[in-house]
Amino acid sequence: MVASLSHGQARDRVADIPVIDLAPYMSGEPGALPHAAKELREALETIGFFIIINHGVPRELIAQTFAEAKRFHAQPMDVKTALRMNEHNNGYMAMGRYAVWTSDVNDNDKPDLNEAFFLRRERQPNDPLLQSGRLYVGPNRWPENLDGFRERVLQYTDAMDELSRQLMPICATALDLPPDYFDAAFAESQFTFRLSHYPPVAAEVNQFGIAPHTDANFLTFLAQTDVPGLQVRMPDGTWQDVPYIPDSYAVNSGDMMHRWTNGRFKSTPHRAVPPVGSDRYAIPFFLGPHIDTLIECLPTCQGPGRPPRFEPMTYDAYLHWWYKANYDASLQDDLDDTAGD
Ligand SMILES: O=C(O)CCC(=O)C(=O)O
Ligand SMILES: [Fe+2]
Repeated sequence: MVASLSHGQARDRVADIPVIDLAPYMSGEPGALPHAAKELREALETIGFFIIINHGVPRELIAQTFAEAKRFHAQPMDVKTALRMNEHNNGYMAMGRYAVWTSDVNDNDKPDLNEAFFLRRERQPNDPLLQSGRLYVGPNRWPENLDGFRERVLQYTDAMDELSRQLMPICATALDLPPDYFDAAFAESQFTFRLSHYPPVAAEVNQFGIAPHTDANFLTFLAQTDVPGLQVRMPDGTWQDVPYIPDSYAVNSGDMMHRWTNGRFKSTPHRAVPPVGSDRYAIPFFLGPHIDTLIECLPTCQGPGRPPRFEPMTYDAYLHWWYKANYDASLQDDLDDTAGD
């Protein structure tokens, strides 16, 4: 479905998913920050998903990134499996081995029908976190034979990291916090970037392109294409296709946002169904705070009769639990042997 928005006629919802036009905020219009914050608060308190338009990420850069996703997955299987995920979950994830098994949303008992390439913030060799050897900080795994892949992908993650920083004052204001409240936590964000390929294959019963799940991180940015697949569980329990608006992002809040806000902002279940008749590519950017950030009930999300519901926990501790339970890289240790099967 194509929901086109003619110039000057931006609708504020499509198919019950709020649309936030960032143009006034991005151009610094007076009053734009509290206005966008109110829209974001309403969206995350009710649906947990919204769509942003006029976000400033160039359409050519988004198209170029999809082209790189396609180029990566078009490589021979033995080249991809040689880049299989390391212990930081960076690298290639083969199809048919993983799903979010810990999901409360659905009894995910079949592996997902997508293959993906993962990376995180690219760190210089002398980066203290990289040198610490801690899990999930890197290093990334890069294909050596795909000319320009690394540079182009990093151009995109840089743009997304910048967009994330621009949106932090909106998130803070939405929670009645000072606009710079989240700035320190996101100055060196912990993000994951995923280049997914969903082939048009038949799913078994209770099998999906990606099974119903919530995201572990803070906010996820999903650049939209005209190949449908992404579905959101609406408050009434029905699954709704995310409508396609050209040049938009679907944005959802994840488990970290949910815990930090004492459950005030949702971490909404979503899933993707396999495409029909053509391949589908997705390039979700999963934004999280610095891994040492303590996720502890925000001051404006607690009060008399509203005690903190979740134990304080670092983002790092949450990631350890989540990855081990859902995307344990050792599940691919045999991949070299099966390459080309
Ligand atoms: O393919 C999509 O549109 C959504 C993917 C997703 O939810 C995820 O990778 O966490
Ligand atoms: Fe997701």
